[in-house]
Amino acid sequence: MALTPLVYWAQRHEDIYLRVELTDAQNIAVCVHENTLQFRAQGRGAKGQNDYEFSLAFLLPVKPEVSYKSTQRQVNVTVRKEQRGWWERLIVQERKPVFLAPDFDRWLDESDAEMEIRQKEEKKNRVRASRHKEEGFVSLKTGYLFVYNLVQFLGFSWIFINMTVRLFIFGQDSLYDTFHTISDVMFFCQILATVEVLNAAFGAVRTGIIPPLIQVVGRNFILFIIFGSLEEMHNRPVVFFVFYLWSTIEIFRYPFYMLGCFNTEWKTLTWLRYTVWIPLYPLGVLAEAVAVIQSIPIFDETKLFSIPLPKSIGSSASFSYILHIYLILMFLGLFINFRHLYKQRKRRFQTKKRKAN
Ligand SMILES: CCCCCCCCCCCCC[C@@H](O)CC(=O)SCCNC(=O)CCNC(=O)[C@H](O)C(C)(C)COP(=O)(O)OP(=O)(O)OC[C@H]1O[C@@H](n2cnc3c(N)ncnc32)[C@H](O)[C@@H]1OP(=O)(O)O
Repeated sequence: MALTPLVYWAQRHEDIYLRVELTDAQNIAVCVHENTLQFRAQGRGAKGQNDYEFSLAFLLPVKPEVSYKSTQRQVNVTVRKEQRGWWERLIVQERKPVFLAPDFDRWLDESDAEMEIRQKEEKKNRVRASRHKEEGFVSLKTGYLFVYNLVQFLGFSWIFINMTVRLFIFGQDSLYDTFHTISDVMFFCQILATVEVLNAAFGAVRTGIIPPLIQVVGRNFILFIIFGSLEEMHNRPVVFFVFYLWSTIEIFRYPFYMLGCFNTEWKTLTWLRYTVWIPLYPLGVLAEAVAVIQSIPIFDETKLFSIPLPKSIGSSASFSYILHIYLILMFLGLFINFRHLYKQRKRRFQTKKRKAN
């Protein structure tokens, strides 16, 4: 004959919770029929291993669907009230059956339950508000990055197209006046590029700060110190090669970032962004090194930026000493960024391959 397990109950405005004291319950059958809950299971209760069962005729209508979860120690049953509200007792019968008792672990009186609902709602509202704020911030960041990348893309495209067209029209002659025709836009783009260091520093993009710092400091050194401050360098063909190599990568890199802002990609563009640098980077550093070497006699002659020294040592040290050190730093910078870009390339293509599998 089936025994009756101990049953503990608690309520909320919308639910009834029952905790049936049965360990390792098996063959559980729970249903609500004509507003009465029928429970049957095998398990270890107060009177040992046995068949256990009980039924409860609820005080007010409940929904026929019941959910339950069996743990090693008990069976938790949840019944939904047909109408939201607080019941003065659980069952129709006024006298409480002996197997039924309040579940003090979950027990709340009506006002506490209301408070719980209010707290839950407040938490939900807080989560919703912070999500809205986050979404607002994300879209602001995306908009800012998109505009930044667009401006750089337009700038470098103008440089690249202008130089290419001039090369076709004027041939070799175009190599000698690159600085005069291009430098203003290049100054603008390269000053703006310092933003990339800030983006990395403030976490606007997922990358380290060192690679963009090397890139921005390296290029601006060449642009402002070597080319900008020495008129003698303005008509040298090396300006053409440096500017052309810089802008070639950027016409792929910036549109790649622009698509990335909308979580989109165009496979060919991704491939170009993570491949074209392989020949361009060493060539770029080589062209920059040629520019530095060509500038050394000019700095020596003009004494521009020479470092004043105490009279006992000599009158001044030529800036070319700094340039010799810079030449070494350049190859160190090349090594760091080449390795960084190689890792980025591997990460990108490996992830893609894994995703495709
Ligand atoms: C400490 C100071 C020392 C100074 C020493 C000076 C030494 C000088 C050495 C000089 C060497 C420089 C030579 C150089 O000037 C020569 C040339 O440029 S030659 C031409 C060829 N050049 C190139 O190919 C390099 C081009 N540049 C770059 O690739 C980047 O500038 C670089 C910083 C090198 C690498 O970029 P990054 O680390 O950002 O890698 P990723 O592009 O893969 O981006 C990583 C993730 O961030 C997202 N991201 C990055 N930027 C943006 C952006 N603007 N908008 C949106 N998203 C961005 C990107 O999408 C990646 O995200 P995810 O991984 O999720 O896709």
